[in-house]
Amino acid sequence: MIDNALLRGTLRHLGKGMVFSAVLSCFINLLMLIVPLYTMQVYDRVMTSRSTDTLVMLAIVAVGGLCVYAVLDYIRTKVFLIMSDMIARRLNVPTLQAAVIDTLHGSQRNSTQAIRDLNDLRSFITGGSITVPLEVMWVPMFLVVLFLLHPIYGWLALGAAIFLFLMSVLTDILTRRPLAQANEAAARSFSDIASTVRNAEVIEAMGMLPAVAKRWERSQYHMIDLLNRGNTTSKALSAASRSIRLMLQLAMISTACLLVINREASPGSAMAAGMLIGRVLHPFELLIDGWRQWVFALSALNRVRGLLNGTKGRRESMPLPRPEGRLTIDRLVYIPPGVERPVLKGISFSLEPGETLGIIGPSAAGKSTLARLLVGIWEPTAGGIYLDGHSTFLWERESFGHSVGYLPQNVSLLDGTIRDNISRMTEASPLDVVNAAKMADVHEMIGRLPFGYDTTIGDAAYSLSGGQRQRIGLARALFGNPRLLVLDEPNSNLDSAGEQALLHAIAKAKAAGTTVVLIAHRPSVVAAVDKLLVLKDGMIDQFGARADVLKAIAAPPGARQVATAPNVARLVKSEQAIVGQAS
Ligand SMILES: Nc1ncnc2c1ncn2[C@@H]1O[C@H](COP(=O)(O)OP(=O)(O)OP(=O)(O)O)[C@@H](O)[C@H]1O
Repeated sequence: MIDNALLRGTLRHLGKGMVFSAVLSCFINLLMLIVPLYTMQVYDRVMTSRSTDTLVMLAIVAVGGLCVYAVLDYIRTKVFLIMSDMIARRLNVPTLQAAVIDTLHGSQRNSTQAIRDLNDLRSFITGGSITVPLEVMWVPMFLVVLFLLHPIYGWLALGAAIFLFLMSVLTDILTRRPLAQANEAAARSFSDIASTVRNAEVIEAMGMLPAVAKRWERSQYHMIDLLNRGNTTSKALSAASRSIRLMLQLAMISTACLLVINREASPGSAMAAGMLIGRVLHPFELLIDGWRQWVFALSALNRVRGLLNGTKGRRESMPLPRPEGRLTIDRLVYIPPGVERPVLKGISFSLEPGETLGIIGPSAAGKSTLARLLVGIWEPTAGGIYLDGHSTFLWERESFGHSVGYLPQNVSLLDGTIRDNISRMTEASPLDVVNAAKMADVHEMIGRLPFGYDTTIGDAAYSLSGGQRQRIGLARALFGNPRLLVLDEPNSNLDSAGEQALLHAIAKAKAAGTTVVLIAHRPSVVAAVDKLLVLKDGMIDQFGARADVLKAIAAPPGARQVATAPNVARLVKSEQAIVGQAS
């Protein structure tokens, strides 16, 4: 599990922060007694004794206490800022990594939502609602003071507090479900927008916008409906509780007045009681208002936790030295998660450093799946892929990336400049970037772009053609002279000049000792390879020297025999046995 310990550690620190804030809140609430007690002393003591010295002394003590109050309140705010900062520092990168891995594993979960959830959590911690339970916790202290002033004050305040607490419980029961559902619906709605924007061209070209907008509008209405249902209930109960609180305060003042008339309490204590009941009831009023934020924050935390706990990121942490490029595929089986039928059914072959292999085969034969497994994106279900004897899946990613180049079928360049993309978003030396560009034969093409290597590419920036993107992707794959180069249909968008450049690049990589695996539909580029592998329905149909395989393919089915290939029939038999074991 990815960073499970890190998440646990962060939650532990947040818990400690909450405990520290609770202790601070205790002193802050104690200091809040200053004003009511000061008022009581002024009315009952200073006014009767007419002593200005006592008044000055009381004022000095009260002002001193209020200064301490300000300092403690500031420290508590600072603790919340530190907690919010800790979430960003400790969880942002692991959450992004988990979101990427989760997406690689084809999860249905909306991974990017977790990043937004982290920001929401940070806003919650620095907002006011987080302190509400801490305020509620110290309410008994004010109740004790009220009981000491007069038991009737105490009982009245206790009854009022219980009544408002029950109202907040009722609010929770009535709003938790619709608000949580609204939150989930809002997350889905954001993901719909992201997908719509990503596919803007297709939507516009085929006039899909009204239909897409209608679908989105429906989900939006559903979300607003749920939100309104939760909010209406919570706002109605909140308004009711506010006016009930004011009525209870009036009841307290009237009771105090009666006690003063009957000489059972002093006027000063009556004033203090009026203030203290406000302190007792105020947190409960906030509790109703803050419930929504708590519900949202907890569901955001649960989503982040679900993503971090549910994402497998099993890799080694020790960087490995640069390999020579010896590639061994040993009885490789791959069954995608949640699927029963294997896509690759026991593939075995090996390549020596500097050898070039072309993989051909019909659509859905498993070529791209094999490419992804070769570069360690997915984990083999059984068997393994080894580069210089070490599993490409387990290999620590950064050191693996330094030795491997990969050009996927969908090139996917990142937002940034051409230089950023070729250098794989590192601060690489210009010489290395230019070398990779020259090797891919794109140096001159880049020179003709508006800002050369500084041209920004990405969604809102300079739009490259499909062929240009593919060739920049090739330069990125060639950056750093990789020991293993995996190219998945690198010529799908290339014209004949582009294909020639690709053949030169492969020849240069081979001359530099790079092991090259090239997946192709068009036979033109496999002319550059030493060996050919024909993949059919997830199994090796032919493997051997290029000329032999091409001859075997051309021969009638019954006469097929590749001299240099392993005995295919025996291999397929053993592969099928492995598939049986794996499934
Ligand atoms: N994550 C996955 N979950 C389920 N099925 C998958 C997954 N990945 C691949 N497949 C299935 O595996 C088969 C092989 O897919 P793959 O993309 O490897 O084929 P291919 O040989 O590269 O095809 P093409 O030449 O059309 O690109 C397909 O039937 C595909 O649906």
